[in-house]
Amino acid sequence: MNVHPLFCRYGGGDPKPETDKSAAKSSHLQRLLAKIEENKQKLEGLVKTKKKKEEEKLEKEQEQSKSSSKKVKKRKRDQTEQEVQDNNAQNGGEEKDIAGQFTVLGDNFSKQKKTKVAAVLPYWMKNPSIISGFLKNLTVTVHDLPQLDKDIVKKLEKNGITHFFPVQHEVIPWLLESQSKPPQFWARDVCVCMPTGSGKTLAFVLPIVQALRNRFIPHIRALVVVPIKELATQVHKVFLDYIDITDLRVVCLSGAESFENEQSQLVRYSEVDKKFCSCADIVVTTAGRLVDHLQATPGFSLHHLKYLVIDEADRVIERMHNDWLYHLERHLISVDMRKVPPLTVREMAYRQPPPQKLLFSATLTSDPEKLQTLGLFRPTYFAYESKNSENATDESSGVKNLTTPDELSEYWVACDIAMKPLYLYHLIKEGDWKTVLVFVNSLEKVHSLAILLRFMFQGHKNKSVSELSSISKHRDRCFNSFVSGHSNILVTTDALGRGFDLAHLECVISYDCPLAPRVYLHRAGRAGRAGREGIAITLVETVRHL
Ligand SMILES: Nc1ncnc2c1ncn2[C@@H]1O[C@H](COP(=O)(O)OP(=O)(O)OP(=O)(O)O)[C@@H](O)[C@H]1O
Repeated sequence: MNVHPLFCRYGGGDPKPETDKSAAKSSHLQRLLAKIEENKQKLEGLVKTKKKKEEEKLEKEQEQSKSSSKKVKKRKRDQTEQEVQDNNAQNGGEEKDIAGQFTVLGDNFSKQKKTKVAAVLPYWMKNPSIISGFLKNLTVTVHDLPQLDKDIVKKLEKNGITHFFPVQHEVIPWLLESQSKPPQFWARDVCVCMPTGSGKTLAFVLPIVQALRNRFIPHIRALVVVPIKELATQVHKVFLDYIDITDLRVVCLSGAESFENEQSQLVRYSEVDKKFCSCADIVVTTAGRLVDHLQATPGFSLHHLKYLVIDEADRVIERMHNDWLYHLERHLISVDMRKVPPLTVREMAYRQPPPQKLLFSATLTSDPEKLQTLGLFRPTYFAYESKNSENATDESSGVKNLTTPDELSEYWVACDIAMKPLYLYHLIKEGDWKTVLVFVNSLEKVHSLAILLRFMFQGHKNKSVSELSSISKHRDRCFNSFVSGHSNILVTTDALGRGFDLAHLECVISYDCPLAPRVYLHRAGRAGRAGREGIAITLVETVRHL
């Protein structure tokens, strides 16, 4: 076989004189090589002229306007990128270009770096009214708020409250004042973000009770929406405590009672007037139960609603149970109360104002998109002063400055997954706390861990274990036994991680690591409340720890 032409083609050695047989083939190859060289030169020429043209264009643009300098830079960058691409093509993909000379559309675009769009916070959120989150050395006594009725002050003292917490002495007067203006000055909505256990509940209960106490005809004028049944019962109790000095009526819709029972507490049919009359002034409800009543309770009307309180607002917004807000708005719109009507003087003077929305949470989202779903009217934002500048931020929810109360001592323990139950047993046994709340991440684990703990603490005095199961009957019984102090260890999921307030709770243990910083904050915040000391311990599996 004559390998010489091939040898020549791949650049090895001096060409030898061609033999007769291979003469035709070798001349054909040479023609091909010459053509390749010609194409290459053509391509280089094209690139050069293109570059030249672009440079000229750039110079012209620079002369024409200085303000377009950004554009020019971008083009230069594109140009250099193009050059790199061209070089690459010439070096590595020479054959490809020569053969095809294709331009891949959008290729350049996909290689460009995508610039990150910075979130733009609305003005009201960027400029909050800052409140101290410190619950020690309180200075404002319950007598220091002249706007507050004497009866309410007396009631506070009777309940052992002598001083207001910071959130209370800032938000209560503000709310009372906002409702005292003439009807054309619609009350602005309020967002309050304060740490766990800082007394947010009283900050909305007291102004509502005071504002409604002189009403003549009962109508539902305040609606409080909370995420879970236990929290609804808790807030209901606080209202009950403060309305006994008035003739207001508060109803709790949470599923704790039968649907028919709840209906009978809400409305009654008047044979004299031949219409339904409201029996309640204030309704505390879970989102799901609210939708049920909106759809199935005849005469249930929120047309006189003045206050819409959303406690644990970020959770309620996140889990729009049964689209409760949609159903509520549809109900309100039916009496000509649009979310945000055009703001003309006439409009504001003659139209019934929309309910004032009050949002409360320890981790209120600062994601404008999420808040937009609520259609807030000229909101005011109360946030707490955070001492630690390096506080965690929950990117997923847009919650910033996550801090736990100062009175809370926080620990974490690294342990092997197989040893976790023993660690838990040891901690509870040695800690000897009166009450312990144990958090896990799933309902199945609640049950299995409760069984295990019961087995471990068999024969131990003052160590009785209960669990917050999914079965309603058991759930109520176990929860009540823990609240009343009959059992002192409660295993639960994050269902009880928010809002739950138990004065004698000393320790919170996260048996499973919380899945997000704000989840941790709410769990840990069940202890160390209202200026009391508390402990939060997290068991971290060694694998995660590493
Ligand atoms: N001024 C006060 N003085 C003493 N105790 C108070 C005062 N205000 C509220 N408390 C008590 O503080 C505890 C926590 O209050 P509350 O449940 O309102 O906190 P929170 O801010 O809503 O917490 P979370 O964010 O966890 O729901 C309650 O037991 C309440 O009775």
